[in-house]
Amino acid sequence: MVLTRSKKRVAKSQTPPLKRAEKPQALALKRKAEKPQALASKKGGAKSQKTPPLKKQKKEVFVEEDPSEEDEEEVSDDAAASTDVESDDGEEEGLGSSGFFSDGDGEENDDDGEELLGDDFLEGSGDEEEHSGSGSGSDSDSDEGDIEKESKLIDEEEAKEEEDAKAELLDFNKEAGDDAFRLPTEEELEEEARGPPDLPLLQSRIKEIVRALSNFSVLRPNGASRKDCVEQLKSDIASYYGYNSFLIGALFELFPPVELMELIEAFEKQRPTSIRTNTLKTRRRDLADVLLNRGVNLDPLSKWSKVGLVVYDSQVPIGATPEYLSGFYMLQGASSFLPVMALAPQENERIVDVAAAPGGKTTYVAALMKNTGLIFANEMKVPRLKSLTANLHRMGVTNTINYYTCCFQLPKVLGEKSVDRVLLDAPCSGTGVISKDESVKVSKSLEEIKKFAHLQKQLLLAAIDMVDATSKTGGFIVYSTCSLMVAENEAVIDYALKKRSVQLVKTGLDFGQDGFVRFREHRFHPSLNKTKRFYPHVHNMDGFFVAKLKKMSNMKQASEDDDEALGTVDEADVPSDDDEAEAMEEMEKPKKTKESKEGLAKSKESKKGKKSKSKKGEDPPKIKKQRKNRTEMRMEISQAREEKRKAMREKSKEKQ
Ligand SMILES: C[S@@+](CC[C@H](N)C(=O)[O-])C[C@H]1O[C@@H](n2cnc3c(N)ncnc32)[C@H](O)[C@@H]1O
Repeated sequence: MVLTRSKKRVAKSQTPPLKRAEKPQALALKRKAEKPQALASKKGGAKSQKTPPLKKQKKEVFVEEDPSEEDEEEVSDDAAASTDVESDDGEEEGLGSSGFFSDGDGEENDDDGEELLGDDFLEGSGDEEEHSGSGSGSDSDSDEGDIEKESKLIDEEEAKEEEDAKAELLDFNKEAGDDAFRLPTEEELEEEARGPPDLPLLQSRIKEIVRALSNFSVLRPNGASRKDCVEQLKSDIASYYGYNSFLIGALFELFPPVELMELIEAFEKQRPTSIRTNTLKTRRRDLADVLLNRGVNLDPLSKWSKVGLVVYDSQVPIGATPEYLSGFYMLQGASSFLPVMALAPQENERIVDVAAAPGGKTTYVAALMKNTGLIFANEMKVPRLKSLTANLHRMGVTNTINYYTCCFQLPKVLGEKSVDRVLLDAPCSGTGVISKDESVKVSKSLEEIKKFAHLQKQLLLAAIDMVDATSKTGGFIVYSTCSLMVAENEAVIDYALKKRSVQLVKTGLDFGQDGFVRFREHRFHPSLNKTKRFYPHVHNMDGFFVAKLKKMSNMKQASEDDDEALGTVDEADVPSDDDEAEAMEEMEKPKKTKESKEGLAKSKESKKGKKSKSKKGEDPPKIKKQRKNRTEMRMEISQAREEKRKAMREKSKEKQ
């Protein structure tokens, strides 16, 4: 305890001199002149002046990965060659999001310094050394009385230091007078609301609030609570960057303010253009040579990929070169390599790509399989099927069968336990790819996230059911999204862990941040730390989530309960006026076939079940009863069908 207290004081006593040297206004002006990218790195610098060793070291603790850890299975060449990408892009300052729950929600204790210190074990040990060093040097042989005396003295010194720091801050605030940063009053906000957004004002206020929140006990604006600051910051970010309040709130739950700003700034810039060499047709070096000769300025993408190239600039349109048209490469974001590397497809396997269009990952899977084995590439949106087929042809992929069906039907079409691996690059909210699609800033809502989560859970169970747990080479499922939302990522995997006989294994990707095992009030299976999260501000790639599951047994644990459990997540009423709802409706179409009529009946039954559930709020015996009713109903349906068939047979006999 003494150690953490003392650390806090050291941090505090470091801050005022900085402030004295530069008044806030001067700082604000200085920051205004900085480029957005510089903001992130400067923040690192500012951090290191404010509470430097604490936060920085804490972040390092979180991103540290054990290089000795190995995947349970052999990983693809690419994955095996992986190294820490952070070391590449020099963005280590921005690594790690550690204060997920403390900083963002504004409900926390104002004294966040205490919290950070309390959690920071590495930092604690650093201080301990410092103290014990001075202690042992001065009185290692002294008796207990002396120690007590000494410790009292230290405490007194520290108390004085703290007093001084507070006094200094007061002095400074007095000095600063009207210049000291404060939150706007209600009247001022009303006044602001009357005109168009004052962008320079918003920008400087965002910076000041972020700064205040990062060292709140010292930089707290006059009389404001942490919650006031967070609320003002949310509102200012939403106005300045054009987000809806739902998404800003959701992102605040994921990142502490300083890191959130880094993420939001990263979303304002495009990620580097990258291409993937199609090893079915060429080698990376050869491709690079040809493109260089055409005036394309490029480099190998990173240490972790043997096939990626990053394009800095180009004198020719990179999506229309003869090499592109001949299928020598795919224009593909770096994050899209990752699920395929995690899948690590082997030659001669049977693999399903559940949501395949436009085929970026399917073509990579085919290349890793060297066009052997069989890939079932499924896509349920017809227009997207065309782009999938076009890409497969262009890239010279010959081991693929294209399907057009909803994934729920796939286990019926292909058979359960029928393949070695499945890739589910799931439809999602796209909250990790805002740089590519700015509309995400305003188009997402809680309802929509819930709806995606519901769909994703169903898709994942179907994906698992297709995999043969006894496959000699595989038995794996890779789940990925380009969403940052926990509901679409960790929560979906946690659900599958409960519903099927699967276990999380390492992705084989030796960078990225570990998935959450806890998030707000949620507690996930501890193995969720084997999943990986990738962020634009940390890894300079689109936001992505990757999880790899190993199917342990072909026995279903509770298939009959799948719908029940989904119903309890409060997702029965999904809005139907957007793309994905359309997709859900489309799912009904294939059910018109003979085989899938049963599916429709089941789905109707399950809807009935959900309705009655939400009306009544069931207890377990009722659920059991309902299940029994369903089984009886199914039996009745098949009996009725049998009778109908019989009648038809007899009719045709009579005719004959
Ligand atoms: C993230 S994208 C896939 C991108 C693709 N894997 C690639 O790398 O090029 C998700 C895809 O899932 C499709 N989709 C949506 N709902 C689906 C469903 N119920 N079953 C199968 N696919 C679905 C969407 O049309 C979309 O093409």
